[in-house]
Amino acid sequence: MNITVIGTGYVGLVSGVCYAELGHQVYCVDKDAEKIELLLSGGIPIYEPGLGEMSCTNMEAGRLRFTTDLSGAVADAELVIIAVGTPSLPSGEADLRFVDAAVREIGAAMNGYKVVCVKSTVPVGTNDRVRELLSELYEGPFDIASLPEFLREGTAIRDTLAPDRIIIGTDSQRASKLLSGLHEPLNTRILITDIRSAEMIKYASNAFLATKISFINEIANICEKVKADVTEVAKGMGLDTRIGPSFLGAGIGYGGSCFPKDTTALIQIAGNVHYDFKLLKSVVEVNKEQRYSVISKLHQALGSLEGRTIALWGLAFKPETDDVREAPALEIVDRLIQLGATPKVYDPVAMDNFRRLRNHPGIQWCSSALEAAKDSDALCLLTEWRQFKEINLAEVKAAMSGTVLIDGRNAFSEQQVSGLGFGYYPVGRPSLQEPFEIPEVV
Ligand SMILES: NC(=O)c1ccc[n+]([C@@H]2O[C@H](COP(=O)([O-])OP(=O)(O)OC[C@H]3O[C@@H](n4cnc5c(N)ncnc54)[C@H](O)[C@@H]3O)[C@@H](O)[C@H]2O)c1
Ligand SMILES: O=c1ccn([C@@H]2O[C@H](COP(=O)(O)OP(=O)(O)O[C@H]3O[C@H](CO)[C@@H](O)[C@H](O)[C@H]3O)[C@@H](O)[C@H]2O)c(=O)[nH]1
Repeated sequence: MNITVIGTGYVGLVSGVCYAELGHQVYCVDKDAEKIELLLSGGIPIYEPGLGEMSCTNMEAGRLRFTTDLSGAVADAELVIIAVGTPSLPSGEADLRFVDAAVREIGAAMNGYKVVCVKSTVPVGTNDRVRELLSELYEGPFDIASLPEFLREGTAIRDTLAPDRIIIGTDSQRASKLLSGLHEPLNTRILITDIRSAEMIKYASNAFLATKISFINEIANICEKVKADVTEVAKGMGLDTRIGPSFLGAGIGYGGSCFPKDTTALIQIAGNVHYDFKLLKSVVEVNKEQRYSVISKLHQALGSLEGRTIALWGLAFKPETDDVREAPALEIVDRLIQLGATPKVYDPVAMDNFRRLRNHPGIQWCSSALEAAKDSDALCLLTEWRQFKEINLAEVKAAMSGTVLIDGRNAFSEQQVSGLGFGYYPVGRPSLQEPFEIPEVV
């Protein structure tokens, strides 16, 4: 099948590469000429394990092409997939500017029957708007479909080629047949539903996962007070098949380009029909506060943070990605600077992206985890990269001037840290207070 994907971000690029991997002829289009140039030269604009190799193999096989020429790419296609960004407006609502612009360009390039589907996460009713816009620009036949995406950054290829399910929202048998056929080789459950339900499934899924995270974070906060261990609690809860073990990892809360944006968008979608989504509002509020638990623990351990040097391990919103959008590290760094501390930061892949958002002279940029830890009063783990989990903590402790280890992701076991002289503060688990003195600020 000839497929054109509009937008080569995390979703468009991964989808395009994976459809090519399945044997289709794919055009990936982006208006960002630099991105396209990089892709054509065999480079990859994002860090996503396995994506670079798969992209090159498919380009060499002649199945995958990159272009800025949307109209040429659309003219050739049977299926056009919109995967442009839908960022938040200040109100929290999804900004559909990029979707509208892409649809206008597609409309102008239509030259025969095509299925146009929206993979971007869009509010309920957006596909109707796409249909309207397209009909204004093109009089011939076409069908539209909602094809929400559920991939996670860091495991995007696996999630795309082995998804839990494919959701297809359409009112056209022809589109339904084409899209089911496209996804059949993935050997997964395919739910064909109406367009509005498909649009809602995406928001409801993200909102539910975010709810699980905020729920377990509140349980963790209570565990700290009643001296229970949230990892044991989550394990015990997860054994109930009705609950399941996933997304019960307590920590410093969710970040990324999806949960924060999609939860606030759903609150707005509800608000627009005069429904007050109280539960989701609390989920968002709990998440906002949770990242500052790192700061409270630093205060608890060190008192004032003025003049302190605080090492931060991990800037990406999760491991295996360079994405720092809505990463908890952003607000933690801001607060530390506000409080007069010096953050010493290190991330294996997200340093450049973080620097683009926070190029503050008060930040010390380090080239290794050990360099960040060196001479710091406290060390905070914010992203559970494997290299942090496997590091020699005795060596880390020896390099630090202080003894405080805040584990914002429960990445270490008590066994790993005990006996090293750390004051160890995990999330929702008993902290380990080995005898230590609070160092003087120099
Ligand atoms: N990032 C994820 O993990 C993820 C997962 C599932 C769903 N989504 C949803 O998918 C959508 C895309 O997300 P993303 O993270 O890939 O976005 P992104 O910002 O990484 O990429 C969007 C790309 O679209 C390009 N673009 C915008 N307008 C264009 C146009 N008119 N023509 C050609 N290219 C254009 C931009 O230049 C950019 O490269 C969003 O709605 C998001 O909510 C994202
Ligand atoms: O038990 C958990 C699981 C995740 N997180 C945090 O939640 C955020 C999101 O993690 P994850 O869902 O793994 O990554 P995303 O790439 O943001 O993927 C989510 O958002 C995408 C965009 O909509 C969806 O496609 C995916 O299905 C959905 O999982 C990260 O900050 C994680 O640290 C936790 O704190 N505890």
